[in-house]
Amino acid sequence: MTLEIRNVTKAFGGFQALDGVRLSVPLDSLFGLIGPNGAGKSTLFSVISGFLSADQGEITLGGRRIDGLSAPARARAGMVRTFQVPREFSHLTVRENLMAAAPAQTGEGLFGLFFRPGTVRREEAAIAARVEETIALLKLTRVADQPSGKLSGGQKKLLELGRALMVEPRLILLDEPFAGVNPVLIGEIMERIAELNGRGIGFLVIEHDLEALTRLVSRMAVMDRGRVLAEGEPAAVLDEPQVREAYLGGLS
Ligand SMILES: Nc1ncnc2c1ncn2[C@@H]1O[C@H](COP(=O)(O)OP(=O)(O)OP(=O)(O)O)[C@@H](O)[C@H]1O
Repeated sequence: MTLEIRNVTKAFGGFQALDGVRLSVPLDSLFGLIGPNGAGKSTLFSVISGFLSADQGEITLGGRRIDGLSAPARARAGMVRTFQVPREFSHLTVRENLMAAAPAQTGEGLFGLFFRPGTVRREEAAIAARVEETIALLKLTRVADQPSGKLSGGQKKLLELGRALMVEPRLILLDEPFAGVNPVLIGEIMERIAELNGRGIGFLVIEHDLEALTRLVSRMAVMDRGRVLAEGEPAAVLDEPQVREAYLGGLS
């Protein structure tokens, strides 16, 4: 089972941010996505997850065409993204944020509330159980009742990961999970990701910290100027002359 991206293009005005991207990501893998600033990585995430629509191309998830679906529908299909800057509700607690991230349920419509109260109660109980499981899994118990605005940068990234887990995804797209996080918490986030991957959840990870990323992933793709330059095992990919050239030209 794979996420398949075929010939995807996206322009902003006259600027071609994605220029015929092709990529195949196994749904149970730990897969990195790197490239110089402005290469198109975040734009690709937005197009895959449905926050932006592609101009051309095709995206399938486990064989099912998803590029015509809304972002919530893609999340229900099993794929969800996080953002470089976490988007939690800072006035809500960690626990409340996780609750709020659960997908829309029967009870949210009047029909469900009046005609299927039993189903609504069961769904609420299932969400509450999932919230507690996620808190335990991410080791956020100590801060579960704190307003999330008070969390450290690394804890916010863990909460962002937790919010993604609430939709029971098959594949999570992580946008710079280590940016602004201290080295100890980077290690913890990596452990949590590896653990979740052991439970069958796949990750596609954008990250500029190449040292951490190459320890985490088994494959990676490199983007430059809206295209995928290379793809394969991290050490081999980083050794390719065109990748070195793109980085020398783009990254400090
Ligand atoms: N909404 C937008 N409108 C106009 N241009 C945009 C928009 N979003 C992105 N771009 C441009 O598209 C290009 C790719 O941006 P993108 O954020 O995808 O790159 P990136 O590889 O994620 O970079 P970084 O590593 O710096 O986050 C950049 O030149 C950016 O300025």
